[in-house]
Order: sequence, then structure tokens, then C-alpha cells
Amino acid sequence: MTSGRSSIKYHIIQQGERLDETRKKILCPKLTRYKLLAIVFILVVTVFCIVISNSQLHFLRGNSVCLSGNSSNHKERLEHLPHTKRRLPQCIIIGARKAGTRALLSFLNIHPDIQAVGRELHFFDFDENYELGYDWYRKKMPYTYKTQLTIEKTPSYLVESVVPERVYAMNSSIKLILIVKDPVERTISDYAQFRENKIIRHKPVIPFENLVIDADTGDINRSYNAVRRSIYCRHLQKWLKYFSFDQIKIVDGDNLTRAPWKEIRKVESFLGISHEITKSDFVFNVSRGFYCIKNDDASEKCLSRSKGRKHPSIQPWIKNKLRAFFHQFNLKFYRLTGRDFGWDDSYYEDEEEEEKGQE
Ligand SMILES: Nc1ncnc2c1ncn2[C@@H]1O[C@H](COP(=O)(O)OS(=O)(=O)O)[C@@H](OP(=O)(O)O)[C@H]1O
Repeated sequence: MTSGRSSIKYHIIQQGERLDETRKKILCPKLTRYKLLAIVFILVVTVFCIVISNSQLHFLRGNSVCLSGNSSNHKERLEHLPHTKRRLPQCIIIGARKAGTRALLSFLNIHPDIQAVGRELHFFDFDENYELGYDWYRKKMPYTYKTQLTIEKTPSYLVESVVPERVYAMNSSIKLILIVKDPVERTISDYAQFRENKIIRHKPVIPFENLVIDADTGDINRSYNAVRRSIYCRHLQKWLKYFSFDQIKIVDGDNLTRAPWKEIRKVESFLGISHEITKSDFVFNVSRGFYCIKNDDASEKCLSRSKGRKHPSIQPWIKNKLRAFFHQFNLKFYRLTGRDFGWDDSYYEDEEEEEKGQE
């Protein structure tokens, strides 16, 4: 084989043949060796970075808080992170049951300055919990930065007489949120939950009419809990003995269902936090009939199936009787809050009677 570039390029090294230095340099130049070393180094660093970031992701996923369902929006727990600790809540959603307390808490939890407690803690209304003291309560709270608000919700706080005084003893300047909805619809929603629980347990279901109408008088049964819970003015008055009105934010649950971002904006103002939650954080789920949270990856996070359940059909005359019963209490509630919620403007039509009338 002759010498020259082409001959060296195609030179076949025979077994046992020793390359002289010049040939070595031409066949495996120094520059290429450095390049190879650099590539190997970059590869090692890349692999190292991937391993580290994967383990961190695993840590965050393993600790994520999920209020209901999966979400890429849900918050990682701040546990073990520097400058975080568990703090007693600076705000409590006190009720009303079935008025949209879970939706409100889940939506507020999108806010970076809020950490919500996932479970209902029943600290102030269950004596056995209250007796365990503030330390027990604090240990149930999520880790937060100093700048964040911790919010708990237990809807039965609204109606249990002992609660306002106990909350006041813990923090007299706490912020309270009361979410309410049309009391007739709330009463039916309360019954729908009771009914479903009976069906699941294969227990007999008492018809709504038997519970809500006093068999002796034919009037509304005031001692039926689902009715009692809808008399908002009575409960609010108990809270106003301890807290000033500007410490209590009243949220319209029907509005929260229709356009959550509008009610949330008012709550952000009340809490003194920046306006972060907007219409673009929500997506209307047609099959559920409710707004759900839009995740960062454009998927949806709806509340669990126990929210927005189908209500049993209730005869219009019963609903109208309830409407008339709540009227005086509603007016009192409007006066107390300085706001007309418009619950008394509608009347339930009996479709069958309507049709007969038209014939
Ligand atoms: N976005 C969204 N998704 C699902 N459900 C919604 C939503 N917004 C408000 N609601 C209404 O919330 C009602 C349940 O209220 P609560 O969460 O307060 O119930 S509970 O007291 O905690 O059991 C629930 O009542 P039901 O329809 O009777 O199930 C809903 O009407």
C-alpha cells in the first residue's frame, strides 16, 4: 500500500502490527480523544441530573395533597421544607352543609397563598376532639409558609351552639366564611345525601314528605334537622354574638355554582390576598353539570361523585310549602347581611296541573 492520506485512511492494521506515533496521531487524533472525553463527561452529568430530578419528582408526587381526585394543579405538601410549619387556621369555612363548602375550599386551594385542610376535622363541635387541645388540632394542619393562610372547613360548625365561643377562645380575630344557598334546595340536597346513605346500606328509605311535613299539623316539621340547618338567620345570630360582621364573609353558593371565579374573587378580597383565580382556571363539565378545576395540563379535576348527586323528585306543593316556611327567616337573613339573595322570588310550578289547566 502506498503512503498518502487515502492510503492511511484505508490502512488495515494487521494483528501484532505496532503503529508508529505519527500514524497513531493521524488515526486517533488528540482532538478527537478530548472530544470523546467531553462527550463521556456530558453523558455522566446528564445521567446524574436525570436520576436526581426523578427522585425529587417522586418525593413531591408522594407528598402531594389531593382534595378530591387527581390533578396536576394540586399542591405539594410543604412538609420538611425550610421555613414551613403547621399553624392553626386563620380562616374557617363554618358551613352551611350542602351549600358548596367543598367546592369553595377546593377552588380556594388553587391560590398559592392558601393551604386547605383536606378532611373535615370536627375539632370545635366534637367534645372528644376539642378535649385533645390545640396541639392535636395544629398537628392536623398542613405545613405552610408564614405568608400563607391555612383554611379548614367543617360545615356542622355553623349549627352547633358550642362552636362560636370555642373558635373565639382560640382566635378572636379569625376570618370566617359562611356559604349559603337557596334553603329549599339545600334542604332537598341534605335529604338526598341521607337517602343515598340509606340505599347504600340497604336500609329502608323514609320519603321526604314524611320527614318534612308534621303528620299531626300538616305544617313544616321544624325539628327535622335538614329544615333546621336551612334557617340561616338563627345560626348566624349565634356567631354574631362573638364576631363582628366584617369578620364573616357570606358566599352565595348558587353563584359559586354558576360562576365560581366571581365568588372566589370576593373571597380573595376578604382574605386580603392577591387576585389569582380567574375564569381560565375553570372548565364546565357538561355531563356533571358543574364547573371543574382546569389543570395545568388542560385536564379537569371535578369534585367527587358525592357532590352534585341527582336529587329525588319532590312534589311542587311540598317545595312551595317549604318556600313559604322559609320566607320569614330569609327576610331576617337578608336584613342581617344587608343582601337580598333572591330565594323568595321563585315559585315551583306543578307541571301536571299546568298541563290540565291548558287543556
Ligand atoms: N363545582 C361543583 N361541583 C360539584 N358540586 C358543586 C359544585 N359547586 C357547588 N356544588 C354543590 O355543592 C353541594 C355539596 O355541598 P357541600 O360540599 O357543602 O356538601 S357537604 O356539606 O360537605 O356534604 C352539591 O350539592 P348536591 O348537588 O346536592 O350534591 C352541589 O350542588
